[in-house]
Amino acid sequence: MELEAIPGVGAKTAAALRELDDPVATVESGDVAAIARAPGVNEARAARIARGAIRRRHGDDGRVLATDRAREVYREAIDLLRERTVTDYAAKRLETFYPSASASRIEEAQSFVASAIEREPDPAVREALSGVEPLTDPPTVRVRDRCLATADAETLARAESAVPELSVETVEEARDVSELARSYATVIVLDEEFAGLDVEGDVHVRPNALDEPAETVPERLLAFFAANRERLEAAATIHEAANLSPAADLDRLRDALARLDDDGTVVGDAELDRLTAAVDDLDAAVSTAESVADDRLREAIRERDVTIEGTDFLSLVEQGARVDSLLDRELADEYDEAIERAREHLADALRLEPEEAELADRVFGGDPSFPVERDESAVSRLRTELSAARDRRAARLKAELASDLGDLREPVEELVRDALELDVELAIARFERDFDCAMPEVVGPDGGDEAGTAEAAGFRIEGGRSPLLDVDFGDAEPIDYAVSGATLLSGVNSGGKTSTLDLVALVVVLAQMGMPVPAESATVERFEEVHYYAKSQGTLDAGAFEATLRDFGDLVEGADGRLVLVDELESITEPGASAKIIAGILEALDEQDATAVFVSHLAREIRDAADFEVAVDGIEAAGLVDGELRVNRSPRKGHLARSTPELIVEKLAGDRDTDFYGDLLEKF
Ligand SMILES: Nc1ncnc2c1ncn2[C@@H]1O[C@H](COP(=O)(O)OP(=O)(O)OP(=O)(O)O)[C@@H](O)[C@H]1O
Repeated sequence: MELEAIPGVGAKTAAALRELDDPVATVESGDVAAIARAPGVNEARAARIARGAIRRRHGDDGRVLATDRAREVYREAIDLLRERTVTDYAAKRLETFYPSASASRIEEAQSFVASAIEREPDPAVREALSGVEPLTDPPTVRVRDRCLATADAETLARAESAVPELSVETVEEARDVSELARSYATVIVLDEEFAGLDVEGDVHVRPNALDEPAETVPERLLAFFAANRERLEAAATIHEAANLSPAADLDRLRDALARLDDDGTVVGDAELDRLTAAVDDLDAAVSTAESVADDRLREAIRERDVTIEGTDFLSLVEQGARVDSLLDRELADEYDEAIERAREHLADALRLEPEEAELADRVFGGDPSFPVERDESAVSRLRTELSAARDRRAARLKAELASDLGDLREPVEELVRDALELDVELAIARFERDFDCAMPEVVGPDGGDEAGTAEAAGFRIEGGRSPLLDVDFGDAEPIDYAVSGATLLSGVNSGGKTSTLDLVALVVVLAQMGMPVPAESATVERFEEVHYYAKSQGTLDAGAFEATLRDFGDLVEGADGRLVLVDELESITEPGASAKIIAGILEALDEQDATAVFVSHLAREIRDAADFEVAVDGIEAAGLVDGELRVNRSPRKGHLARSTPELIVEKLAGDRDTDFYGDLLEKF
């Protein structure tokens, strides 16, 4: 597939996506975090790209959300779902769900949702989810004790891009390699023709070194795991708490992570610790060993009476000879013992192995002196040996750990992705429970389902309760409402007409997203487009009125398969003209296979102005109780509800003993 074939992906975005490991598979996977790894693609954009890929797969190029208010209802639906996520990933991933007119897309989403709502939201999982995030690629680590070497310019370029962690050096002959071996602890030669090379130092000829980065630069893998430690541990905990089958062996993963320090070095190896401490403590230990010997000698000297022969004394005074020669002669045993103590101290303090101790012995024991003097070159030799042993040990441990982690590199991607996807599923499960949802039936636009069963087109909602109401969800009264064709919805002020339109829009949008809906049951037609017009704020000026009328002119053209919800269109102009306009629009919609609900206080006038039998439903007041309207929220089919003024006049006619109110009532 061409990336540019995805709706919304132009040449520039496609070029960015090509930077991903497997661009097509990644885009198709819907993994928003993985898509967002492409340079310059943020998560919101990644969600749009994923949505574009879904649309392309289902040949779904329609736009169901046709008006601002319809788009707002979708946003509100998405927000209700997103509020129930823990991770940013899940919040973005939910945006890949959109109301579709494609049967296959709706089915695909529904089957994801069906298994999601089986999940049991569990506080322990929720807690662990807060620690998981998409895996991150840490910045490149520079490794300075190793280099790559090649004689070929092309290989050099390839090496520089494949292994940015190491310097890549040009070599022409063995002598160059040998020179490099003096500057680097390890040299990896990439050219076959150097095979069999015999130079001093840690030199390897590995033509496939670029294909085996785990071996060439184990630091890369170690840095990756170190940077992602917490996310991986959280993902492991989530798998256990939610009983998911993990893509990676969790014991192995935990064991490997326990051996890894945050800076990518290996921890928990006693030998490496010993060597590291020996190098670090070397100077201090030599100084203490000197003091040990000095103390010992000082004590010995203090306890001895030394008789100096006159000639010795003379030579001391005349030639400035050092007292050391006397020391040698008079205190040879004590001196040897003191040196022995110093050596023992050094070997003990640095926990040296016998071979290392032999080297350490050379630090003391030159010409006798007081205070005792170390041999600097022996100290430096010992330091070089210990450092080399430490580095060899560290390199071996890194290579071993990297080879253990190498097998886990791909599975952990899946492990984390599964954990993040669980958050998506749990958000849907919570939504379903919080709003007492049911899975709706989405039927074909001809009123039949995919199997061809004839059923009324339009929508049918039973026990629908809107989470968009301004009252607590617990106080939302359930509504039953079904419409097929074009209808007017009349009703008392504040009876719940707007709220009913909101509920219908929300149920339809959620259903076409493949989501559960807040109702006991619902069947909705798979609408091609949802046109929802909110109540306009007051009368429009001539220009705006003309524009609105043009909108409706377009709307009634080819309205097949559309859902049209309109709230009090009459407020756009004077009542008489409004009634005629609404009647005309309804007429045009009725002639086509559109489903429409027009909320209006002018139902009677519209009906009178229409040339056909306009269906009218009504939200009725059961009556006025203590000045308050009691409303039956479910619209009554085929019923023109009485208006609030009519109810008040009726009340006055009953209460007062005058004909005025009775006459007034008759005018309704
Ligand atoms: N199903 C319901 N359950 C509980 N309360 C509701 C329900 N429907 C509406 N209400 C309450 O009634 C109020 C008015 O509802 P709404 O605005 O939908 O009425 P309306 O008929 O469109 O009013 P108007 O004629 O003034 O435009 C809402 O703000 C809400 O508090």
